Amino acid sequence: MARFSGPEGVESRTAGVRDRVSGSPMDVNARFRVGSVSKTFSTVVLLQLVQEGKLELDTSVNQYLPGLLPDDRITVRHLLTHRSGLADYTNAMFADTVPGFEAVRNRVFSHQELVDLSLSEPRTTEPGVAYKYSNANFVVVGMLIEKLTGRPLADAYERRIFKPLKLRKTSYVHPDTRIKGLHVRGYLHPDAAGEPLVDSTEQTVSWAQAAGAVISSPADLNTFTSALMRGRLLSPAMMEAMTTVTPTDATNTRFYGLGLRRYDLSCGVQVYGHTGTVQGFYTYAFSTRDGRRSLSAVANTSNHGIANTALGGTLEPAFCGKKPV
Ligand SMILES: CC1(C)S[C@@H]2[C@H](NC(=O)CCCC[C@H](NC(=O)C[NH3+])C(=O)[O-])C(=O)N2[C@H]1C(=O)[O-]
Repeated sequence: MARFSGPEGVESRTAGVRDRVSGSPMDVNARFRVGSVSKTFSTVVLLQLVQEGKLELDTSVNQYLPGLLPDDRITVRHLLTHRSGLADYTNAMFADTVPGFEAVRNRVFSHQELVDLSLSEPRTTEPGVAYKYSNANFVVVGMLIEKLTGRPLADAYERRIFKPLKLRKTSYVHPDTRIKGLHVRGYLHPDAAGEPLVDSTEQTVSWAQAAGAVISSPADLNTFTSALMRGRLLSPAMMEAMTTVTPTDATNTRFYGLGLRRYDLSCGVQVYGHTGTVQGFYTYAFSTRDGRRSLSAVANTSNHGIANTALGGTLEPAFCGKKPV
């Protein structure tokens, strides 16, 4: 399903079902797991703490979490730009998609356990040298938020983003496995063709936490990315920092800033937001730089290239007015 909000109003599209057993149709008012779109929520909270003088972007993480990381050169900015070199433990964790998921779906990890999983693998780059995406970076961001606020991550999200923006369908309930209220069930594709889909809706998402455990809705994601781009959550200086990007691949159309992706579309429009992949759900949540146009799109499946490609194909029609392929 997809929801587009712009000066001309709101348009939404749905297809298929939100529950394969009941056959209930996809519903644009339903909630779902947003995966790494959570990283942008976490970044907003951390940058608010930077604004409040509680930490500095170019200071060593170990200054705030003494002894956590084996390299004092790793800074807060390195975490937010995926340039820390911390390995992404999910590559090994989910190498075998369904067994990997089943092994962790009800597990509750401590932050330290996840950091230790990352540190058990070689670093992927010298700090600051190259972009190497890693969930571990945002596990540490979650640790920083809890250390500097003295409160659970959920409180920071609620007080600093969900409540001020009235995101009534957005929540962070880790380690509760349920998606409360009207929601979409998610279906994980196994690696082997012909194997049955796995209903992956209920899980703790403890393997991700600040890197991927937020639950939201299409309208709330439109509101969030639009409000962010309109400067309702961060100062102009902090927005400048967040939207200062570097390329993430050779296409020169995909970029990453601070916990934020920028995609440059064929019509010259640049959109900012994040993508998300969590078992059973693919999500795109993007806005134009002025926040006037926003798209949120979700498929209730994952580990399925066709669905992911289809989601990626929503940006051009939404923001460039091109007919879907
Ligand atoms: C960079 C990404 C794509 S991966 C990263 C994070 N999601 C994960 O790390 C989960 C990976 C396993 C998901 C699982 N896949 C497998 O198990 C494959 N063996 C599936 O498809 O459900 C997220 O979300 N990010 C996406 C992002 O930022 O868009």
